[in-house]
Amino acid sequence: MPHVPLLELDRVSIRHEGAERATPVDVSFEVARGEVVLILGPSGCGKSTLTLALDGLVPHAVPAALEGTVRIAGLDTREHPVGVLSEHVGMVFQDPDAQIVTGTVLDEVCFAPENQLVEASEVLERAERALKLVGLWDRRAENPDTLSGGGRQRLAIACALAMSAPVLVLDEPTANLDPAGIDEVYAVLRELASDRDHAVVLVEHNLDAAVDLVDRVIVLDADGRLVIDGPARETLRDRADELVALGVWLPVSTLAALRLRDAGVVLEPLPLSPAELAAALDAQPSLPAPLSASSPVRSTALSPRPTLATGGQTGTATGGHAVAGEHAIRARALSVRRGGRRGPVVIEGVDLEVARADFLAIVGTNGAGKTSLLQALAGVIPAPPGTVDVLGVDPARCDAGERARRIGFVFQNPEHQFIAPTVAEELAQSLQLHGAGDVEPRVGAMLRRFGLEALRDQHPFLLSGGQKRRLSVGTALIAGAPVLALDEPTFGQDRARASELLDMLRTLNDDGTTVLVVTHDLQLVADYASHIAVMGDGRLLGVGPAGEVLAGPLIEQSGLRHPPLARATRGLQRHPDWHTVTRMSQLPVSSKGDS
Ligand SMILES: Nc1ncnc2c1ncn2[C@@H]1O[C@H](COP(=O)(O)OP(=O)(O)OP(=O)(O)O)[C@@H](O)[C@H]1O
Ligand SMILES: Nc1ncnc2c1ncn2[C@@H]1O[C@H](COP(=O)(O)OP(=O)(O)OP(=O)(O)O)[C@@H](O)[C@H]1O
Repeated sequence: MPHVPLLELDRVSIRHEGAERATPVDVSFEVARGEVVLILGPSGCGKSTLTLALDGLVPHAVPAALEGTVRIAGLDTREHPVGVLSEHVGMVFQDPDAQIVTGTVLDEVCFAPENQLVEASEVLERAERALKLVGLWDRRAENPDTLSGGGRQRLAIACALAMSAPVLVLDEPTANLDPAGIDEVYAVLRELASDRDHAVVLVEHNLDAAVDLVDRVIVLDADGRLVIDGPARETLRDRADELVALGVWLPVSTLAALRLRDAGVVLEPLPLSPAELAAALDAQPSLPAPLSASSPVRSTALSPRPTLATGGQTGTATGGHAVAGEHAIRARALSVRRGGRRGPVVIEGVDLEVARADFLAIVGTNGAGKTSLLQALAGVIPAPPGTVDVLGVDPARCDAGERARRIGFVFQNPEHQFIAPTVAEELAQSLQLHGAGDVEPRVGAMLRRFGLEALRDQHPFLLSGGQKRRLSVGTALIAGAPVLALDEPTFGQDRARASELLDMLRTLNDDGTTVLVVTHDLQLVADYASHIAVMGDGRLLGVGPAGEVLAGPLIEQSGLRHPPLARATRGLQRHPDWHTVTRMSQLPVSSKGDS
């Protein structure tokens, strides 16, 4: 039999209806059985769009013009319906909510194979296997809406696995997962890849997780053209500078090594993992002193701090600009139910004080209650009266306008907050809600800042994942509220955009804005936060200055893992400069990579 690739793209360009230009443009590649392919490229270059062509949603379901040819298992996607094509390709979308259609976790996983008329007993067998693999079997009777963000992501992966297709396409599958969840997903992918019978195509910003698994990387530039198609490890090493210039992520150990190289310390070969970085650093007798001086990291988080309070009190811990005792947010014995009065208690007995100008990261495993805590502190979900105080008012007792003047909020899923028909109006409405003047120039400045000028008249729902996220952060920032609460602000961002966004938050924070972020990215926490609150099972397990929490046992006790660079440099902790290395995932934003 002639060799038939599982996927075959020949000069593929895709233009969304209403979009000015095609992204991707003129892309050709093949994927064979046994391959694990990673697609990289800056935000908006067409990665998600490309994945939609890999199971026939483009051109059949998504209004977009397809040029060129896509063949799945030899079938031209133009000539075969999605139902037939989906027997060959399982998909996990960037937004897991986009694919949830039924009322229970189990029904959801059975839905697609049932539609493919798979025998009932086999459907159940596949569903059980898939749900056990992602750790959701015990929750099979629950409504998918009651799962946390990470829970819904696991469910989407289980659904794709239950289809038993030879190709699995995953768009940012681990963006909302805790370390255990990421390990589980990659263990499943590794198993699939090891039988050499499946192929996996991944869009993933978390290269630290992916680097051991992928064989090959395909890189698109900002225009959506294929610029690199090569073996994974060699490409990440040999073309690291090119990738940095494009603004895409590299493993944080690689980024740290590039920073060290700028300071005159050359590590050969370029490390791709914490273990490789550790080995390379071990061989270095000393690190250059100027590194600490030139590091953009604020020293506050590393300077001696009040001891970590594990009873849920911040004690006297304050941010760089805070006056002792002056709080931006205070919660006292905060308990919250979700899903109505009979719903489960998801936050219990939280006492927390966030000082003005703190940069607080709320971390914890999936379902720990991070989002619920952030939303209760911001008044997005009701907290019992008298338990929360934001700059002197109880968010439960004030109207939306008054709340918005105090606290800007960014949801985990940006679509939840869009209300206007265009990107520019979305920003303008946010300003008007605050009764602010100078609307047009401020909207223009924010659009430029977030690289959204060309999309000012686009409908917010039609943006790429990263663009949506930037718009949602923009609507929260534009009004200049003194407190910002952001749920996974860098989710789905390329490296250049993520650094830019975090640097902007840091500038605001330096100017006195109190910043609260929920995130799974502990490297980000190590690089930016002044304080960390660790949640577990609806309770506050501890809170304190970032340096102390990261150095202490709480991170691992709560089921998280230390950031990659901290792990890589643990053996170096005796070295006076070790901490500068642990905070080196931030590279300056390259002007070339600015898309
Ligand atoms: N509307 C709801 N009804 C019932 N339970 C809910 C509801 N929303 C969330 N929960 C439950 O509350 C718990 C905490 O959820 P939350 O979203 O706050 O966690 P999280 O730490 O932000 O998780 P993740 O990292 O996965 O986003 C979870 O067990 C979740 O299943
Ligand atoms: N439904 C749509 N209608 C019109 N334009 C769209 C639509 N979806 C995406 N686009 C545009 O197409 C381009 C490619 O989007 P896509 O989501 O494929 O990018 P991406 O590389 O996955 O980005 P990200 O990393 O930000 O998720 C973007 O400029 C986006 O604005």
